[in-house]
Amino acid sequence: MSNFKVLRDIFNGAVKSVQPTTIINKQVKVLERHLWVNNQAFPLTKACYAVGFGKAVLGMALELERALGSHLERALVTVPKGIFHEEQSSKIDFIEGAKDNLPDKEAMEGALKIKHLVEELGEEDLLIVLISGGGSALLPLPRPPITLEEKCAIVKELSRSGATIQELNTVRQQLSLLKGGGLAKLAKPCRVVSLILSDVVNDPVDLIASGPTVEIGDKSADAIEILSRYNLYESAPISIRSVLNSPPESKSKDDQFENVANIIIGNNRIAVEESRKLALQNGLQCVIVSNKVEDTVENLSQAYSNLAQNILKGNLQKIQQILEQLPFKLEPEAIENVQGLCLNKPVLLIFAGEPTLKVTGQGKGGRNQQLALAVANKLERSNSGTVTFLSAGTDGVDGPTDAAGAIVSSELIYENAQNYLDDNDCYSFFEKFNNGNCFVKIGHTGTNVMDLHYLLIEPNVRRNS
Ligand SMILES: Nc1ncnc2c1ncn2[C@@H]1O[C@H](COP(=O)(O)OP(=O)(O)OP(=O)(O)O)[C@@H](O)[C@H]1O
Ligand SMILES: O=C(O)[C@H](O)CO
Repeated sequence: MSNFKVLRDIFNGAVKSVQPTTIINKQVKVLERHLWVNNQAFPLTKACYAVGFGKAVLGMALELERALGSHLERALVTVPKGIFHEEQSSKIDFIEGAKDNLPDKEAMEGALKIKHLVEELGEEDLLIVLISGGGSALLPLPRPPITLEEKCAIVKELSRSGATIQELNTVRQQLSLLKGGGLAKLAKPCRVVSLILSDVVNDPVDLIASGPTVEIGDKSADAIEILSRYNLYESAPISIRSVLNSPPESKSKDDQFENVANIIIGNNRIAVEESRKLALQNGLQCVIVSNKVEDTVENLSQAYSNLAQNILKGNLQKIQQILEQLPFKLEPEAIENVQGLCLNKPVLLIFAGEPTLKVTGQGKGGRNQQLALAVANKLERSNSGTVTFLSAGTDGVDGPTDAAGAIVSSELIYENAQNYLDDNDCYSFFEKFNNGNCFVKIGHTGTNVMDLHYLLIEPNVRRNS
């Protein structure tokens, strides 16, 4: 299907635009014994060290090494299992861990090594912390007496219960020694500069990778409330409950963060702008509707399919209503821009962000495959035109699968889709469907700026405009 190719090409181009090497190269410079980031200068007086964790830090670290040259003394970064290829560096130690984005022994060993490295640093040293999405799973160091298994199990349960990243990371911060500012505290007295590639809506530095260099204070009451909301507090291991109820010893507010700078160096805005540029080059009309999508997969699939069907019908009033009811912030003038489109010609609507999904079934899948199949299942075949929809994660990994997401069309018939949706088994569905051609599979991309959703609407009956 030619539409599939167009959307896949746009997605691949968008992912390329957020490669960490490009972002670091643009944002980080070394001039006259200073490290420059976004017009802020940090003196390189003595030795410079780097640590990092997340799906994008492999490329970030290699590019940082190129920029720093002999200023870099040593770096230690933890990267997802499966991402590592042939990269060579005499100064950077890469540790692979967190298979399927879950904390494991390897990631914890990496976290311990990072802890030891930063504890050794002195006042004159500069520590650069490379942070990207997926960093939470790659920097696990549970507060004693919590074990890694206990922490991993509760985070997995919370994620499958449909918790938002805000909820998930508020809990993680309280259960971990390095999250929620813990890493920066241990690095004191050295100066700390965190370079952060955002994978959370609105770029909250305290939540991305659970904010290891951001002061967050004591949020144990919030964590208890969140676990209770998902019925996970009462059944939580005693170790977790005792940590959440213990007095916040080192959690007091002080001047420990005065030498810490947290800087966002990129986010999904870059990817949506690139998507738009590529769509225009492909002759499509295009509107970026929102890069702050946060809703359930079910609600979103309903909104997207309604939107597409009403665009095909040219029903402007209904289109406005659907857009106004979306529970997240839209781009300025998104509604006017959609209504200003020529609805007799193909239109691409771009959305980006991170939906949530409560996983109740036993199957295999991810939220992007679930969203794509749910949209397909709701689309009616129509004489007025075709709808094509792509949903995929820019990290190349959707849940515990080897697909980034999926692409669907109103021209195909999705028999039995509801059963697979109910069992959260969309990977199995797409494996059998259309010879597997509806998967978006690109492997680990080495970056991560949340998910992209492309809704392409092509009328085939020309209406009078
Ligand atoms: N069988 C399944 N079907 C659909 N979604 C699933 C299934 N199993 C897990 N998920 C979803 O996968 C998501 C977790 O996947 P993953 O850890 O890759 O998320 P992520 O947000 O990309 O991670 P990060 O933000 O740390 O980069 C959760 O939203 C969870 O609900
Ligand atoms: O690692 C994490 O916590 C998530 O990807 C959000 O940054």
